[in-house]
Amino acid sequence: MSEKIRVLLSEEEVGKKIREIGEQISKDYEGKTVHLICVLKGGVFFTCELAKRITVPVTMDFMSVSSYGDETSSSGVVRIVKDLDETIEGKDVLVVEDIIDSGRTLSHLLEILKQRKPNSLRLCTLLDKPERRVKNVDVDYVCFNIPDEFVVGYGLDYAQKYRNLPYIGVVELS
Ligand SMILES: O=P(O)(O)OC[C@H]1O[C@H](OP(=O)(O)OP(=O)(O)O)[C@H](O)[C@@H]1O
Ligand code: HPA
Ligand SMILES: [Mg+2]
Repeated sequence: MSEKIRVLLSEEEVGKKIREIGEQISKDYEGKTVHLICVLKGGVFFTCELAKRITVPVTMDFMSVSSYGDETSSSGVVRIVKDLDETIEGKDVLVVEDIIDSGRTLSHLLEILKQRKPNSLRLCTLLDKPERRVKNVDVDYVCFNIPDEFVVGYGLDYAQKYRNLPYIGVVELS
């Protein structure tokens, strides 16, 4: 089986929207330092591009999580594969993700982070697939709502490939 990639959001569209969201975040966090938490691996490209568009002081940390349990009865529990290096207590935390799909990863991750007493905790995602939601997640900043299609690029993978595409594409199997 081979796969083709159809462009859903071009590099220009994605870049423009990230600049806009970066401006909005800079306004909302005026006078503060925003502590970005990148959710590895998917969030890495978006986090880097977004960080460059934020004009208030930025600090960054990285976390890696993995879902476990079998596909049909996923409990939504996520295991921390790599934890943050620094405490988030008292910080203005902005979690940065590539996509919210079922919502399982982020609903669980946000619960974990809340317990660590940040001053504020918000979520920014490049893509949101609201049709697929199983767990409710409050998302503060969304670049694009997309239909229920499997997407790659800008950090998103298909079998670990295509993360490096500079645009968002839909995988078409043939
Ligand atoms: O809303 P959900 O249904 O939980 O899906 C979204 C999560 O799934 C993907 O990560 P994945 O666990 O595949 O790991 P990766 O980021 O390393 O690719 C994506 O990057 C999100 O983190
Ligand atoms: O559409 C997607 N593409 C890649 N990874 C994902 N993880 C959840 N949804 C997706
Ligand atoms: Mg991920």
